[in-house]
Amino acid sequence: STMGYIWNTLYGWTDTGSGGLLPPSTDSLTQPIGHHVAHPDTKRRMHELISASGLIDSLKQIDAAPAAEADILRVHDQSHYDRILAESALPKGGDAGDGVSPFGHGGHRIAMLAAGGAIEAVRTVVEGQVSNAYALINPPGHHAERSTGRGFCTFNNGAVAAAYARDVLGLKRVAIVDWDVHHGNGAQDIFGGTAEVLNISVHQDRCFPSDSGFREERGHGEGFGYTLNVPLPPGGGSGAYEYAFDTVVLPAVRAYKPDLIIVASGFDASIMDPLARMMMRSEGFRSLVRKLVDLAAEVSQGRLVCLQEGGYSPIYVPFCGLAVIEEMAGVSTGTQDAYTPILGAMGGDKLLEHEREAIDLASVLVSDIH
Ligand SMILES: O=C(CCC1CCCC1)NO
Ligand SMILES: [Zn+2]
Repeated sequence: STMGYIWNTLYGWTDTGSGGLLPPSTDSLTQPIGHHVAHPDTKRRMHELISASGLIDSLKQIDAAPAAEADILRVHDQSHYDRILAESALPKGGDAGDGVSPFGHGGHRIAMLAAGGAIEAVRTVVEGQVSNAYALINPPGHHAERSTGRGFCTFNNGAVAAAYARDVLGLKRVAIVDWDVHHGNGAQDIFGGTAEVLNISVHQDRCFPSDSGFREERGHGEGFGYTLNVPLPPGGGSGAYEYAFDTVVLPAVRAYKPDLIIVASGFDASIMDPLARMMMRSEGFRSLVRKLVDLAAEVSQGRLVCLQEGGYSPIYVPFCGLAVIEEMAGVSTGTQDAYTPILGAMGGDKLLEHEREAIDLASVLVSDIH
């Protein structure tokens, strides 16, 4: 049946301030600039390509509804929720929690709509209204921990959706596959003690947060073995990612047999991204989601939900997103990634020995998943 798609105009209205990454300062001589790396235009442009390519006509558009406070409190402390609500009421807004994640006045409303979009995507897939879904939500969520936001993330949209699937939709097991280039520390913090969520993160080693995402971090108590980190050396492209998926991610999810697969779908592993040093292109992301579509058909009745996370190249994120959504919908619009001839010449597609070695060290972790 038809694939679900979520976008909302307000996702394009987040206020990331006048800094580029850090706020402007005459002390540190960090100049103001038109667009912060996390400016919402990048994700709005992705939505525009989904529309202009005609792909949107093959999708069932799902309306995002704001999450309820109770939905957030399944995975976040009351104190975190209350602080975001309070700072959102300030004239200039506030910060998600780490001092480099600004949001504007009313940012709480957009963050609730992002979490609510994740919930709606999961609900419509689990209820069988759509075959699978892509929620182009903003602000992102995968760095947000139980008691704080981090890395541009206010509430952990993926964790909110996974907890909703378990507690409200009655699912027993949810797998989160995080291919955002940065470590999915949020789900690790929130679900590290339970086996009811398998949390897998494939990320550039020590990129962000620089002190987490190591193979040794495996969860605790009943959750031991159900956090799986696959750190990759910088410079990896489709060769490294496809090998990581074939030898670690797919076997782990196959062993876990989840009722639902949620993807933390960031495109900042792309060769054009300013916030990491990997070399993925749109075809590489297409190949990864192809693997997950086939895996979902095998283990989770096709239930697969992608939630937008990072991705900071306004030029290239749209083409990565188009490739992923085309593949999930089983639709080809005939749109070629115009950048492939140029970017494809730069390398990254070949699996290198040091990448293979790093990934082989993680594949042994799969044996503890039952
Ligand atoms: O895309 C992101 C944000 C990473 C940045 C947060 C501050 C510096 C790096 N996380 O997935
Ligand atoms: Zn990221």
